[in-house]
Amino acid sequence: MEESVFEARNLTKKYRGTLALDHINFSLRRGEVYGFIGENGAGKTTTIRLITGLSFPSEGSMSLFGKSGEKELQRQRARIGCMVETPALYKNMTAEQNLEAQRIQRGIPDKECIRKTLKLVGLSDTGKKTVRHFSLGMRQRLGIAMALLNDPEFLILDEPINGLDPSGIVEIRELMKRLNQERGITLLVSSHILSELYQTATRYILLHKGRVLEELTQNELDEKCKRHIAIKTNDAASTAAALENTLHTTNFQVMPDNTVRLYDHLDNMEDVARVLSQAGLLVTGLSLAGDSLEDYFLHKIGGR
Ligand SMILES: Nc1ncnc2c1ncn2[C@@H]1O[C@H](COP(=O)(O)OP(=O)(O)OP(=O)(O)O)[C@@H](O)[C@H]1O
Repeated sequence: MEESVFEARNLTKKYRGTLALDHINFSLRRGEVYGFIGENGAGKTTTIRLITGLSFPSEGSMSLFGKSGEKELQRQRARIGCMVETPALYKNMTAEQNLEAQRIQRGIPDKECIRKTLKLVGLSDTGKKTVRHFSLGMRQRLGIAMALLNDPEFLILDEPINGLDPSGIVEIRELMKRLNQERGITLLVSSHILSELYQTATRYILLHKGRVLEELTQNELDEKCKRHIAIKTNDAASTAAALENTLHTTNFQVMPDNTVRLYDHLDNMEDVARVLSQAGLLVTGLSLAGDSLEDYFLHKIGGR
């Protein structure tokens, strides 16, 4: 049976005059890496604050590992790790000293967790180097290490790639993959930008103005972004027949709105137009379509 690590049911957060989250519903399945996408102010941080208990919902409810009710939620939060955008680190301390301070503060008993976590995030050999001399990527990895100290099953990273250079981005991506694939940790990773997460996420939740706009898997996203000729005619079934019988292709899809997406003959739009008109169809639209990931996101939120 699939277990959900988190579920939001009509989760709503109102600040004075602002509806930050508007009755959102979604659930996170164990073992997945979720890209939590939304532009500034979409409600990502608000959701994360509710999950981690830093703030409380105005309406609606949530469950963690199948358990709900504030007392039980608080207990389950021990199974979560969370890093917000810029981790609070002591710059004049080493990685190990920072983790030790965090361990004591959180009352985690086994000192051994520090060595293990440093290894996991690839900071074992930083020795006496203080955080002041760390690259931004190393600092982010140390921030993630802090969130990993309690050996969480569910890790939330709020904008972990913000401000990193390309090599820093790769470091964090690799780490996220390792945590998911080797440790089986479920991840919720927030970002403004879909393409940033594309290489790591297995599922996406698109948030816009406090609402869940869309939930989709990596495969569904790929499918939606695939380049194609979008054909609109007066008769989708006859269009499909003409493509099959005359152009000898079955590489197309009839969409729910009766548009036909043709995935080949992309360089031969004229042929396609001719075949359709010879079949007596009234062609009202014929265009090359397909989005980059960013285009897709902007398109979804109506930004173009
Ligand atoms: N403490 C607060 N008081 C009042 N309004 C708030 C507060 N926190 C957030 N908001 C508002 O709630 C909405 C959602 O904000 P939130 O920070 O959750 O968005 P976000 O998706 O995390 O954006 P960003 O990417 O900028 O962090 C915004 O309109 C924001 O101004």
